[in-house]
Amino acid sequence: MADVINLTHISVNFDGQAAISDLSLKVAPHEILVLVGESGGGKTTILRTVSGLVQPTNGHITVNGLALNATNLRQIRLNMGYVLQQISLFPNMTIGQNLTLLPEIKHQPKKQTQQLIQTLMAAAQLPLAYLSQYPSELSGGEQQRVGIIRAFLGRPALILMDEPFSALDPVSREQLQDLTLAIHHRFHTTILFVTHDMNEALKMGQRIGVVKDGRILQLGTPDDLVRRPSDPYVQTLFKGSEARKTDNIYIRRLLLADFGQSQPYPNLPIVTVTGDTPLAACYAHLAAQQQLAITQNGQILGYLDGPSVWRFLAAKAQA
Ligand SMILES: Nc1ncnc2c1ncn2[C@@H]1O[C@H](COP(=O)(O)OP(=O)(O)OP(=O)(O)O)[C@@H](O)[C@H]1O
Repeated sequence: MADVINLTHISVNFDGQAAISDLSLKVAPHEILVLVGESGGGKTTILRTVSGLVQPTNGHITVNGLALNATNLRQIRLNMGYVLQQISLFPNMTIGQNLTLLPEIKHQPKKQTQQLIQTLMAAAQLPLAYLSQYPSELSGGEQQRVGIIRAFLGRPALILMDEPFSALDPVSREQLQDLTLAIHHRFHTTILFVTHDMNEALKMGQRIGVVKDGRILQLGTPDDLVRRPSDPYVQTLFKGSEARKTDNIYIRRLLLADFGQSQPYPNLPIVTVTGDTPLAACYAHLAAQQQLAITQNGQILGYLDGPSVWRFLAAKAQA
């Protein structure tokens, strides 16, 4: 299948200063690719270039196989969802009107849209009574949930998310991350996600690109970045060398440190391993999007998925 985003040798200058320098990046169908890095590195500019808001000085962009240019821009944008840090619901429309706007423009069948709204509102733990209320009547976290539902509801090929949860408290943030992953699991919509938070990157990204000074220093799986950093900056961000020392610890220690959970993760294939299996022996399963059921004397002690292990490695390295 063709790449959803293909940036080829993109450069962007602002007032003669390079914000993006000769950057190439491909985002494959169905994947969640996270761009992570410090402020000012160029993450938002990459996103704005993909959405056509910023014109590259050099280079070529295709989105869903179409060259990004003035002729194709409307068609490309109709097939793109956005979730930004600042909540962007229309204040003078009800939640229901906000949600149905794009599906109506795209002539999606009404009945199907209503069914999807009900399913997604339930997944987001939002009462259906909210559909007739206005955004100002909901909390910030609730409005952002609606923003996520709205982005998926138009069934776009691509969703751009720019620091979508940065303004929220840690609990809401975690809930919205889980909601996004759950809806992604259902629709497999390609997502390009920007954050400056390493833990968020490790949780959300199937691949992660580390952005600094307008370049991608390393692009790889969470496992690659934590355990095989190719650059000192990446190593500092993810403290990979420290993490390597933890490879031999027994997997059940992660459960004792509360990184797993007592119930299986929904929709991930389960591989059973004993509690005294070294962490290093589990990476291949986790990288293949399997979850581990940890057993001792034939009893299941708990479950671990890839993101919980990457979080453990990052936390251990920073301790
Ligand atoms: N419209 C603009 N005009 C001039 N300079 C800009 C503009 N947009 C971005 N820049 C500059 O480009 C560089 C990259 O900015 P960008 O916002 O893409 O970084 P970022 O990694 O997303 O940072 P943050 O996490 O703070 O949003 C910065 O030096 C910024 O000042």
